[in-house]
Amino acid sequence: MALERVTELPELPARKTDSHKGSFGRVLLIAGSRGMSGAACLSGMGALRGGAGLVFVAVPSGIVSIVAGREPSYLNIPLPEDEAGRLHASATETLQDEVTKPDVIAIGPGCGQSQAVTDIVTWLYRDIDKPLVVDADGLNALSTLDTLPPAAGPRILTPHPGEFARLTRTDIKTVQQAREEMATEFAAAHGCVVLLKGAGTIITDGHRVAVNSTGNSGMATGGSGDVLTGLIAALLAQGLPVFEAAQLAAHLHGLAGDLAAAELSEPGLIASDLPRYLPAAWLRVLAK
Ligand SMILES: NC(=O)C1=CN([C@@H]2O[C@H](COP(=O)(O)OP(=O)(O)OC[C@H]3O[C@@H](n4cnc5c(N)ncnc54)[C@H](O)[C@@H]3O)[C@@H](O)[C@H]2O)[C@@H](O)CC1
Ligand SMILES: Nc1ncnc2c1ncn2[C@@H]1O[C@H](COP(=O)(O)OP(=O)(O)O)[C@@H](O)[C@H]1O
Ligand SMILES: [Mg+2]
Repeated sequence: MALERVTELPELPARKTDSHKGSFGRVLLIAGSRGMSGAACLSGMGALRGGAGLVFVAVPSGIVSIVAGREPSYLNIPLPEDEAGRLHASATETLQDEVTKPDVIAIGPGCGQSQAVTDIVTWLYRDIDKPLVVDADGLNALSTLDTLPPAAGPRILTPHPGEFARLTRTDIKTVQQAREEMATEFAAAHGCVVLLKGAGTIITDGHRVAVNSTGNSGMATGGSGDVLTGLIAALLAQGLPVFEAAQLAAHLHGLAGDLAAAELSEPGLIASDLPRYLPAAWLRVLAK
């Protein structure tokens, strides 16, 4: 079947004047570990500035005060942690209840790698029917499996070329030489949306493909992708389907980066600037 090239940006459903926070969805982010609390904070900011009604940030208990102290708008969920400050296997028990509440779940930024993280990611992917965004260590977890489990619901995978090379058991050079073909093939084979990062981010569901035109090398700075994870989740929570949410999020994220770089320079841009410039990016997108 021929691949459809998508160039039009999707629109967010209109915000009704009598809407309330329940109208814009609940996002559950499972992120962070000792030493990587920032990843959870940045994803949370992406989700808040993306317009989600409620953002729950679930992190290992040892870093919950750091995350909560960073941004009062988060709802915080402390999870049991192992000796290294990553999720403990028993976190599944808390999560069994927590995953019933949100509209959308995202997992991975800063989680670190362990058998417990792999088991939790695999369980969410295979058994939970809500839309799920898998990034960073969530992708590393999936890469350790013999094969991707069948998806219980809509899935968006957001690898950078290094993560995609791990998922497809190849190297970064091979990925970069065939970005579109490899992303499309993977998405079609596994029934998911792939957002392959880097200059000219590719978004595909295996039938449609979009190439993002916003963004700059100032965004090649730790934590930029964590913001995108939360932003995608927020757009899903507001009702966009998976391909459209990934496409619009990539556009807004890159536009925030371009607006930030215009004032701060590319070298001077840091990841936490992206949520600060997201409102300006929204204004541009909504004005069209
Ligand atoms: N503040 C924080 O707490 C942060 C935590 N982070 C976490 O750190 C962990 C490790 O993630 P990393 O992504 O740093 O490490 P990885 O080892 O997964 O990937 C980094 C490598 O991937 C390759 N790569 C990435 N983008 C590329 C591109 N566009 N073109 C070619 N090659 C590319 C490069 O070789 C790069 O050195 C994750 O859990 C992540 O979420 C990072 O997100 C950075 C910020
Ligand atoms: N040269 C570039 N041009 C456009 N976008 C870029 C460039 N470098 C990085 N980005 C964007 O920045 C983000 C980096 O994500 P990622 O590698 O996951 O970072 P981190 O894990 O540190 O948060 C991606 O959205 C990527 O597309
Ligand atoms: Mg990343």
